[in-house]
Amino acid sequence: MPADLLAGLNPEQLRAVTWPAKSALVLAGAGSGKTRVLTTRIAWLLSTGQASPASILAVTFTNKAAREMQTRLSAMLPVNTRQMWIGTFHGLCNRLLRVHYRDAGLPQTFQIMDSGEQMSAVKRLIKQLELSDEKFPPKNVVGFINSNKEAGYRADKVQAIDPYTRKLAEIFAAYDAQCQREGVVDFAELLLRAYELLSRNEALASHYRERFRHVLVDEFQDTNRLQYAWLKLLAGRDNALFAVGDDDQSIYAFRGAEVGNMKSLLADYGVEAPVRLEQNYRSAGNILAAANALIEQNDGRLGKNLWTDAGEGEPIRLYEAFSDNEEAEFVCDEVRALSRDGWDLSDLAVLYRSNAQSRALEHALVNAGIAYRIYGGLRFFERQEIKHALAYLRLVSSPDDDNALLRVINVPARKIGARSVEQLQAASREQGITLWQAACAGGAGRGAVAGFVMLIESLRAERERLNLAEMISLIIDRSGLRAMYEADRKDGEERLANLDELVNAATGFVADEPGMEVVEFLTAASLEAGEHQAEAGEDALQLMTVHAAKGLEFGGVFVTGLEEGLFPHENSLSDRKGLQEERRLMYVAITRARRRLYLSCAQSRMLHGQSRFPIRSRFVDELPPALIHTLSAPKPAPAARQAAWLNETPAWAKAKPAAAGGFSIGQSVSHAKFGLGVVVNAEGGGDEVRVQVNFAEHGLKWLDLRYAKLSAC
Ligand SMILES: Nc1ncnc2c1ncn2[C@@H]1O[C@H](COP(=O)(O)OP(=O)(O)OP(=O)(O)O)[C@@H](O)[C@H]1O
Ligand SMILES: [Mg+2]
Repeated sequence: MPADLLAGLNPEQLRAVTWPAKSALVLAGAGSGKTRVLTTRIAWLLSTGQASPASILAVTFTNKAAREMQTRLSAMLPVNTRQMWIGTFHGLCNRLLRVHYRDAGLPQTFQIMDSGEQMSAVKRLIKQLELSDEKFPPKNVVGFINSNKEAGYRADKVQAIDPYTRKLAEIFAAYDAQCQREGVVDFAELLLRAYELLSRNEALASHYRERFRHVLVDEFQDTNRLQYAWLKLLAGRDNALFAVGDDDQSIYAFRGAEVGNMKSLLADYGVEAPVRLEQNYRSAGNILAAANALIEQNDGRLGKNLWTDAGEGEPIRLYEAFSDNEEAEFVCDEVRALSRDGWDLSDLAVLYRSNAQSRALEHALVNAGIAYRIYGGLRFFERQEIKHALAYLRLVSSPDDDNALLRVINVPARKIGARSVEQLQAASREQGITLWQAACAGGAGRGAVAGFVMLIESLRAERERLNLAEMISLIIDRSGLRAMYEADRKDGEERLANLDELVNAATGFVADEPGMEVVEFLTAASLEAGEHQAEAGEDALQLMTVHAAKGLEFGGVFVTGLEEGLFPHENSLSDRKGLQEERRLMYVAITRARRRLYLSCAQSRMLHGQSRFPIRSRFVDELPPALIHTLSAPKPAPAARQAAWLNETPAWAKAKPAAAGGFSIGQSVSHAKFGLGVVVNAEGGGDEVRVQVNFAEHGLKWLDLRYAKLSAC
């Protein structure tokens, strides 16, 4: 065994790594080395000869984490990582279904739909069923289907007591039939199919149980019911299920994740007590103290105690900006200063609660000339031009894929109008055939459609002769995509560059199974597209949502937009459980930082086309003030405007001198934190009233009366 494999582990980590070949739960806070323990345990099992590579199945949170684990393992030991099954739940289920596609009732070339494609499939279905999309909003239908699948229910098992739910269950059944006909599976289906495959087929299940003696799971707190059931099928009674997780970082309850799985694991596998790791190796003392103080406000925790011997480090920096743009400029200024001090941009991350927040940040970064990468926005495989090219590739592989056909039947424009498509859809509905079959059956009558059929057939005819990269290249040329983008002066150039990049990606692609290049490439693309986590790349500032930052660490972290209604998110404000999940999200955000942590908020923000005047997030106020250094007071409004506001009665108030939420312009008020002031302006109505108060000590502030504790005096 390589001597240094276990060197440097603390006694608890050592205990977890060298745990006997039975089930265990490692329950520990952020940065305590859970992921490291999991990887080291695999290395230890292999190097001591207790396990062969083929007997290891490890579930990671992202494909990237899986690749990292494989790289680390190969660095630790000379081992063939291909024999191990390391991947995400989706990736592993896909692998299983590819091998046993027949038993799973799928075509060999089944394709995976990402969430955008699933949404269009549902929209199409609702239209086809002639239902109103107001009564059955596609988003809700998708939610209904996915949450049922994630709980392990098919349409016939849905508990439908009321007529509306019964109708939803009917749509669900029709959706599944449509997917089956077209040979496509959505993300939730991957899991459910793989689960059903093993639960129905005892011989197969026992084959895998014989094989995977060690099942290891990272981020176990975010597994849902179905995932845990799948793990249980694989691990059976006798194998070792080794799970690591942190209940305080459970941030996917909204998607059905169940922290309760941790307790179930203890009971189901007779694990006496979890192994606890208490030393944090990631963050400086102040950062850890802030994280601990914050998460203590949640109840129902499994409880843990994290400490570090790293020393206090720097104070946490807090900046309250006047506006979102000014917040973004602040981030740019700091990043520039840090970069001058020798920090790598890639060691800095800017986190936010919602994707929409990146707009102001991006704008400022572009102006400042700071290189950045953004995640959670459109990733490579989600870009329009890539989707178009891949849709053609799908049709080459399986022409019955209706989604793919609809995407490109008239892209580039080839005079196939909505009417022709509707005719195809009607034929498909009436005869129970796919659109492709309908298009082929149409014969010479439909010139443009026949042309499209010939195009796809001509591409299919080249399958044997061309390799994957050549095929994609041919598609781009022959389909007319290249010509279309060459004519596009606006962003054609960038799109063509992306298409070339797609050919490059295909050139380096090696399939597991000969002859399956196209299918495996498409699968890899779908799985990557469904994931929203950062990739290592050039030296660039990392921008991402807090969800996407899970499991990662950076030297310096900016947590932005710390405002009530944004973080915590407005959907969670009135819901205790939701608020606690938001707090865990904040805990995840804080604990990504090693050395430096910035918190920021803005007094006004444009979001979804509306100006908002939020107040500071309660999460900032839940941190011990002694740990925080406030960088500067918010910039007051320009003097002239301020004077005008104070001296003139605003038009709004003149026209409508009535009270706003119980307050009137000119009234003296007091606020718990800001002290005494005078109401100078108001806007909104109903429950959403905001007033602007000129505070004696803190200057002008907009307060939302739903949250601000303001009293008359
Ligand atoms: N014994 C140790 N000695 C030195 N560094 C360690 C030790 N254990 C872990 N680390 C380092 O601490 C950091 C955090 O480890 P790791 O990412 O495994 O924690 P984690 O518990 O998985 O965190 P998270 O909950 O955020 O996923 C990593 O940089 C890791 O290399
Ligand atoms: Mg981890």
